[in-house]
Amino acid sequence: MAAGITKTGDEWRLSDVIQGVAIDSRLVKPGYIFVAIPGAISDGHAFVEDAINRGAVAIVGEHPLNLPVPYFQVESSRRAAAELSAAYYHYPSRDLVTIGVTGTNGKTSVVYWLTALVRAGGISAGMISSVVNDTGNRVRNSILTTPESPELQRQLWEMRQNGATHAVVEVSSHGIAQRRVDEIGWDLAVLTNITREHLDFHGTMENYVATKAKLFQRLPADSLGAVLNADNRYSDVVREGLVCPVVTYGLEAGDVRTEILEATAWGSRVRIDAGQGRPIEAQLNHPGQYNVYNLTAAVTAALALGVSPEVIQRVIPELPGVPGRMQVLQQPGQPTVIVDYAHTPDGLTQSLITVRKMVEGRVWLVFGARGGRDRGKRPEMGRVAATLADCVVLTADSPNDEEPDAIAEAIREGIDTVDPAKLIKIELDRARAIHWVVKEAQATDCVLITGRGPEPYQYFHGRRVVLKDSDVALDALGERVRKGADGVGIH
Ligand SMILES: CC(=O)N[C@H]1[C@@H](OP(=O)(O)OP(=O)(O)OC[C@H]2O[C@@H](n3ccc(=O)[nH]c3=O)[C@H](O)[C@@H]2O)O[C@H](CO)[C@@H](O)[C@@H]1O[C@H](C)C(=O)N[C@@H](C)C(=O)N[C@H](CCC(=O)O)C(=O)O
Repeated sequence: MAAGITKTGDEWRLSDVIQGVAIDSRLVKPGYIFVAIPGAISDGHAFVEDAINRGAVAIVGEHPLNLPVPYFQVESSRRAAAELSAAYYHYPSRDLVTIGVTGTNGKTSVVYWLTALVRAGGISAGMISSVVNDTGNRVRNSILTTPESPELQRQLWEMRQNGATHAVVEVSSHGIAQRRVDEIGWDLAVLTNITREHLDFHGTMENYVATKAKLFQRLPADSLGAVLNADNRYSDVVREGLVCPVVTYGLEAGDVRTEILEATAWGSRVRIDAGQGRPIEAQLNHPGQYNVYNLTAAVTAALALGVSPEVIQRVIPELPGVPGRMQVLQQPGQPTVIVDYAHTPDGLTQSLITVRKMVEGRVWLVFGARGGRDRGKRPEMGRVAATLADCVVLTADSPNDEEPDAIAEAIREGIDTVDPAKLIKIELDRARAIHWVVKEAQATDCVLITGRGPEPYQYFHGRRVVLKDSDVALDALGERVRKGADGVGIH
């Protein structure tokens, strides 16, 4: 035993001397273990001294080091961080039924809706999502979609302390690749869909799909199993070699099949047939076919968790909206403004198709693309915009370390291949762009603002600027309705 740590196989034992685990030296407090991770920008090993100065009592890393405190050299620091974090919090996932939800689009909605369904079924569940983390009696805004392993294990521990029996966790491909979720013994995993995304990080679609598939490969034969989207072509790849039970869902195929009985611009009446007894029939008050898929995924998972069809049917009409996902800002006699998170070619396609059905007039699209992310998707998003929107205004998303005009130029290339006339304006100041479009649009038009959803900040070379799309849009609508307006409602 050194510094209160022993390791047997993959299992670490930590004595009470250890006060926490950190992978960022700036978060180290006296009594912590610091795990040095070789990163893409900097190398955590360079911050070992900083960690020791802040009170780290042991260091874990991948390089040979000679240190004044106990040092554990491991093959993978990320794996060790997950193991140590789980050990520090006494392996909380072992006492929880853990449900991982992954996929390119729709993860957050499925996490929100599945949590609502299981809670309605009398199950005490915590939720980790890209918007908020809710551990039962405490809700915090999220920083990452899937937190780093020390934070993730802490949240699971807190859920258990709060009496939760289940945890619904949004799992990003970064979370899987960076081994943040390594020490969770999953009981159920759900795939929404896979389309192009994050190729800057994963390199190829093959790698991206293979990373997502890892979540499902970890499900043992006696787990509740995998819930896969039968209508998404990558589900077959994910399914290969699985030893766990598999349930599929879809609109065209699947063990659980949903039929849209009636679709309006604002929602769909659906019949969900799980092949057992009477089908569930209910009104989903969220627009678009993609939300019917999200619902079917959540319902299939809820059924696997034992929630009754009667409860599911009762709750569907009340399912909550996710902040910044198709958030409609409306005022009589003014253009409809919708804030959405769509940030992939497929997500943008779904949003535009849905919005098109909601309004009689033109669809204005205001968007950009995040810096430091998959560059290849930018012209593709330009093509989608020019194909499905009437008027496009390009602006900055969160450029990070890239130049916003260069990002806009890459999107413009895609627009030009379809119809250059659709590009009405490039205004890189996002607030100004939103104000301008809201002023120009007619009452029957829709202004769709995509890419950032509920995110509160833009980042410019490390500088943080406060900007929430819905706040700016409300301001802009307020300007239009100032004369005699009695407020703009959020739906
Ligand atoms: C692009 C990417 O994957 N970045 C992740 C990566 O960063 P990196 O390789 O650049 O790490 P680095 O900054 O070089 O630092 C290396 C190590 O030194 C540490 N450090 C750094 C500075 C210091 O003073 N002290 C210190 O100890 C860092 O904490 C880190 O452990 O490794 C870090 C440690 O694991 C992650 O925190 C970081 O996520 C950043 C914050 C991030 O923005 N990630 C995004 C892309 C992400 O994960 N997104 C997904 C969802 C995506 C989606 O669905 O759209 C998510 O789950 O949120």
